[in-house]
Amino acid sequence: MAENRPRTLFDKIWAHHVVETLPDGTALLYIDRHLVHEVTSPQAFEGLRVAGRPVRRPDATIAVVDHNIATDSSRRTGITDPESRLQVDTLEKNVVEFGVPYIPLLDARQGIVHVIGPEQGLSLPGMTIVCGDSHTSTHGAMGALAFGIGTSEVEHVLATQTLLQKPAKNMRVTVDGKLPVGCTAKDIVLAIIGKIGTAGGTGHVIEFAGEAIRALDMAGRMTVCNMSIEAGARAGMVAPDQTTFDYVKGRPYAPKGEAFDRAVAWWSTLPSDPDAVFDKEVFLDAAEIAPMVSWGTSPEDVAPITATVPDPAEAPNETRRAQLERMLQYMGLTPGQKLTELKVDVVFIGSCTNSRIEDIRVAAAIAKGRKVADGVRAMVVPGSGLIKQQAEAEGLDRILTEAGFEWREAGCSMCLGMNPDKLTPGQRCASTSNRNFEGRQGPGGRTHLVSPAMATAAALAGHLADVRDYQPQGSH
Ligand SMILES: CC(C)[C@H](C(=O)O)[C@@H](O)C(=O)O
Ligand code: SF4
Repeated sequence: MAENRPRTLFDKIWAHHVVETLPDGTALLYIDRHLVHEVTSPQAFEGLRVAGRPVRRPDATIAVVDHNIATDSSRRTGITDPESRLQVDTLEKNVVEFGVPYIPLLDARQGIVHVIGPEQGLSLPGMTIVCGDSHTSTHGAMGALAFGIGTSEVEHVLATQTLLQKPAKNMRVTVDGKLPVGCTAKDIVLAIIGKIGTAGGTGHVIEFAGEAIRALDMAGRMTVCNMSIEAGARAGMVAPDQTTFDYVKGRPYAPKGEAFDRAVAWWSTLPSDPDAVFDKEVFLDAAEIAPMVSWGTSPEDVAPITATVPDPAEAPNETRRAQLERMLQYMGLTPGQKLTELKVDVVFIGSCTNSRIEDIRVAAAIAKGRKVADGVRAMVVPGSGLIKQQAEAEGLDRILTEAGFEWREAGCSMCLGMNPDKLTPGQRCASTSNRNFEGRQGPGGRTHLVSPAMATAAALAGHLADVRDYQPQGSH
């Protein structure tokens, strides 16, 4: 019987949210949580206004500003760029008009939408979570089905709390074994994308499984799920377990008391059945992963830090050769050059991939008692105001500023060129963000995707560096 076939985590959450399935398999899904930011919501609210419709479930919706805001003290005096200012002002008007809960810019809880969802307990296991933003996949780390939607879908969810979706295929990426010293969740996900490519997950929802994924804390799982979108997947997820439940417990919007126990009982039924069948399976041995760095302009163009810049002459075909030549030219690289020889101008530790307290602790542990190299601009941008407070309570800001890092306010910052934090043409940046397309961090900017540990090592060395040469000092 079809009903009794073994099911995946994705199958279970999907089935739980189907309102109606159409003959072609497309389903109307109930959406539990809708996160809203200033970039993709203006036309959606405008659509409601024109149609005279209210927001169906303001209580399931929450809005925050993150992309267009400054991350220095100028955020207190207003946004100067007219386009950025318009987006933020428009959101602030819309949340009032439509009664949507809003976390204002100067509220301590403000931050990157994908950081504050889990932090506030708004993103919970078993939920369907959407946001007009591709990195909504981050929330899949909670054991939720979380994916990005377009502006017209934002309007649909605001109006109906439902969404039309074609079913995705199931893919499992199993990472067994133990991660070597110096490697983190970021290296796992860069290694995965290096292996399967940016189209490797197309049409699939990826469940990340295996010993090395289980061993990750929630921050690490969020880093991995965050970048599943860079592998082409519709979403990424990790089955909820005790690590998840411990993380959720006590968060502001999480269920409390008996309701929490009941929720855990249900969440515990969600992991994929042992004999569930996946449409696609990929296996990695964590022990073979090394600290990774991207050298090209696509997240699949990664290599261990010990590698050299590839030679287009050795490309398997003409198309790839031309592509490599273009990348090397844009990135200012010479074939055969050691990656550790590449001098960096800027180091950016932040973004919804790597701006949580765990990331900042790693950076501070490595930076402690050391100095940022001359001529390098290094910045740490916490993912939320609460993370910033926590880091300050732990004295991490002092360690970092004494080492020469800038200590900033929460926001998307230099992850994308939509606010004052931008690279200038030709600048080379070791960045903990998730995208390295041409111009992503500012026109002409050159991005190397790395972990927070590797970014810190690059800041201290003044060039891309192997974090295994920069282990924390003075630790026992
Ligand atoms: C601005 C927003 C729509 C965009 C996204 O969807 O991901 C941004 O967050 C990004 O990371 O490129
Ligand atoms: S931090 Fe970067 S990837 Fe994340 S939502 Fe902001 S712009 Fe997008």
